[in-house]
Amino acid sequence: MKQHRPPRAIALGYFDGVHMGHRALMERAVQRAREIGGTSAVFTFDKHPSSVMTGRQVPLLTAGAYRQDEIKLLGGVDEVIFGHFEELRTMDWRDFIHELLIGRFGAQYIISGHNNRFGYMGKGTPEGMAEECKKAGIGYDCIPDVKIDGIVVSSTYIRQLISLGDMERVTKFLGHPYTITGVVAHGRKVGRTYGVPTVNLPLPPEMALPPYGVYATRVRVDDQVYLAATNIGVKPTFVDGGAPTIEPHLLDFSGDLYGKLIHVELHQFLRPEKAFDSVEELHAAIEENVRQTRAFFAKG
Ligand SMILES: Cc1cc2nc3c(=O)[nH]c(=O)nc-3n(C[C@H](O)[C@H](O)[C@H](O)COP(=O)(O)O)c2cc1C
Ligand SMILES: Nc1ncnc2c1ncn2[C@@H]1O[C@H](COP(=O)(O)OP(=O)(O)O)[C@@H](O)[C@H]1O
Repeated sequence: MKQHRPPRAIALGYFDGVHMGHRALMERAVQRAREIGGTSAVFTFDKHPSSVMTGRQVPLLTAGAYRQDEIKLLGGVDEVIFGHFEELRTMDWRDFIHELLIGRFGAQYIISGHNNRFGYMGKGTPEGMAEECKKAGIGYDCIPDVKIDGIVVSSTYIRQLISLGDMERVTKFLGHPYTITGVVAHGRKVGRTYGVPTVNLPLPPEMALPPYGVYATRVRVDDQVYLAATNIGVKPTFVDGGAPTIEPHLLDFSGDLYGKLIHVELHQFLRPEKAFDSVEELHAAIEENVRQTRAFFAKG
């Protein structure tokens, strides 16, 4: 067999959201890579498997454009390998292991969850994987479900929590706050006229959408972190319809952020979005939301 240098410890999965269960797999890949003197990697797909299989887009917890960065940052792995799901879904599961993972990517260790399925029609099981890896003389770890409060951590459960606006519980299950990333666009330049400039971000349409409303958030931009009171919605006080946006008002900040890549961490739902009768009432509500945001982060 051709020896790859360095060998890889490869964790398998889509890793949407990079939650606590995903992290258990990746931590194991990092540990195994260290043991074999190799590199740690994730093998994932370019498209969400159930979105392709069902023809319905699953709302995602990580925007497509930032998946590689998030997986590396949160999972701590050296590499992210993307396979084309449309091509691989027809591959026999044994070929997937021997030809692709071992032959092409030099897997010396494979790590998967206990309910993962592999290859054409999902015919490969962890039991089959264990047998094939043994035959090939490489290691295989099957990781049991991670549970929090007796509940199995899953992207599906976290999506439900997001749709309820239960961001504190989302943070607990993800292991990090739900984060929407994007490039600052120009808005209508109205915010600044009443002293509340906001950073306008279009909501990535593929992502899970929390309820319209105001959130206590933290915004990361360059190497700085700011507290922010953030509105998600369609601004019914001003606008009739239109695509939803996410708009943080950064506390204790003034400057120009147009064109910057920013990360908005949603920590707590404060109130639903509302059509106010006047700008004065909206302004008073925003001031209250700023106080609530400071109070949330002050309690740590
Ligand atoms: C903390 C916060 C809460 C807000 N709440 C609402 C709201 O409930 N209803 C609404 O119509 N607009 C709300 N807005 C205002 C709009 O989202 C937006 O900031 C304003 O229309 C200025 O738009 P511009 O950035 O396009 O100039 C809120 C803004 C902030 C910063
Ligand atoms: N504290 C702040 N929070 C958010 N944006 C700020 C802040 N201070 C200055 N800005 C800048 O002002 C812009 C927002 O002003 P605003 O009048 O709301 O215009 P727009 O409608 O284009 O968002 C932001 O994109 C950013 O460049």
